[in-house]
Amino acid sequence: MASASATDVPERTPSSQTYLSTRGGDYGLSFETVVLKGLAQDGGLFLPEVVPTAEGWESWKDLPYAELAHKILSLYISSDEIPSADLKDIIDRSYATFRAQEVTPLVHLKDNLYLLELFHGPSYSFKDCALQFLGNLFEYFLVRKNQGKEGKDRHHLTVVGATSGDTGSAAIYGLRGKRDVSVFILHPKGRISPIQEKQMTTVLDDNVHNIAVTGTFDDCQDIVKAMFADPDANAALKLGAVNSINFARILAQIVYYFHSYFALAKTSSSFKVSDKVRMVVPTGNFGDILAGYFARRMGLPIEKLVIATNENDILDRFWKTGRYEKKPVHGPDTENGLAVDGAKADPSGVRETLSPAMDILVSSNFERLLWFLAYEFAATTGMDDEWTKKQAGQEVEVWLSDLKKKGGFGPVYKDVLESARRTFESERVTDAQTLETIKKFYKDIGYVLDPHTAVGVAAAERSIERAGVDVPHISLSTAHPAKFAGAVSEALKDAEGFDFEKTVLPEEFVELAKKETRLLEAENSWVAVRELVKKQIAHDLGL
Ligand SMILES: Cc1ncc(COP(=O)(O)O)c(C=O)c1O
Ligand SMILES: N[C@@H](CCOP(=O)(O)O)C(=O)O
Repeated sequence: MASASATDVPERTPSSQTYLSTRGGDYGLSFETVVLKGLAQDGGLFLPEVVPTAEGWESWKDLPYAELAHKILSLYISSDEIPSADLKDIIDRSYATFRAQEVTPLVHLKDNLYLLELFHGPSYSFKDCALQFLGNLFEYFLVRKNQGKEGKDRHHLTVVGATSGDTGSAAIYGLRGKRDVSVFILHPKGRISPIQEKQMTTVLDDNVHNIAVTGTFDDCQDIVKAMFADPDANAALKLGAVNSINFARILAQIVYYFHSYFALAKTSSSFKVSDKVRMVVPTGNFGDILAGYFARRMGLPIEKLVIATNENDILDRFWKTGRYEKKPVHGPDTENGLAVDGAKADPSGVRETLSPAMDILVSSNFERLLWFLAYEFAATTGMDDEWTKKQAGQEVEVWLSDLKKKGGFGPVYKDVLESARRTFESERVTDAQTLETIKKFYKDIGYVLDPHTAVGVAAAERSIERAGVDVPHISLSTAHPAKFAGAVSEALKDAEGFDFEKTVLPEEFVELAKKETRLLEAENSWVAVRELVKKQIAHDLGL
């Protein structure tokens, strides 16, 4: 296939190790280019040209987490780019910081319902599973690029990321103190939990900067995307992405789908490798569940991926109607900025819920799924692969441009929606149902769920009702409950013997309260943020 931009990988590289843009403007890119650029020049997201099949995956059953990660990641990263021993070293260092020996332990909740605990990394959310790796990957590429270079000749990466609370601290913990990289994390002012804010703002390393933006998470994400789309900002700052727009994030998250599947086979005598499972994922930006979609395409027997949204339910509405619209025509709409049922809502349509990290209106990774859906639809014409990929890029471009100009698109073709429904189901969980679920699991088994995890578990219980108790369900636990004291305390205030500080709070979080903080502020404007970042970089680099 012809390359529309730099083809910087050897001819013989398999196409699962070369990358394209979802909007059709880039082909044949190397993994390094994709990781360092983050977002394609045409505004699209990067995808491997082919999703590799995990040949012989059944034999990986007993591998420890890091070895399993090496097997999976090697399918997407050419050893010409990162020699196998170097990749192994990066992976080993990335998971050595986790508190749990299994890295992501699987816990039995009840009957055929299991919980995959993804919060045993340094910042206590699932983001560590990818961001420890991405931090080490950036460092590896920068050391190699900068060998023998001094001063202004060194490649200095300016990472700009948006967070609704968890990506920020995980990125900061993955990048703090690293040479040749500065990190700027934008969060919506006043809309993240106090612990999340402390986790980020108490990191005082010179290369770390937090910016509170007057707006929502979507505003922060739009600012980041606008900066990436700006040739001047890109040239002047050499921007890098830590959000799940960066494909390395998705890649690292594929591993725990395989790992939990094998853990289930080891735990449950009635479950054998090759049996089907359902995976339930609390969803906001669609990155985590997209990694599950990759695992499924690689051959892992996932019968269905269940999307669990909170009241910010754009995805749930898409699965129900085939329309992807920022503002619903019916349903949880707003009156004078307040939701009709009393919940706080922004005029933009974003609701403030008890699972704030999922208060996201536009899920950036949904674009990657749209590309696959468009590709499969175009493939039914029987045309060759080059034409099919081009067609998919054009379709995605039209959908995304309608989203930008009109606030939505759809309904999509019937076949496209049916294809989405064959792999995914979706559930919307209200705040009241989230609280009920936290209460119930504490009462029944003494387990404290964080509110995001509770959204997933509530959806899993509904899925079990549909699929039957014989189908095992793995529900992803995306954060430690201590990060969301407000919701957990509200749910368990009347629970006998419950004491947040004694039952839930890690010692580390108690220490956070005493630490000094540093925080910048910016209005909701990408130009204002760009100027702030430029000024700070000039200061940091002594320019
Ligand atoms: C705790 C928690 N759960 C779930 C999600 C949703 O994950 P994703 O954005 O990958 O869909 C997030 C944010 O991304 C989160 O921080
Ligand atoms: N919930 C996230 C939002 C950003 O998502 P990302 O996965 O694209 O980084 C957060 O906690 O920041």
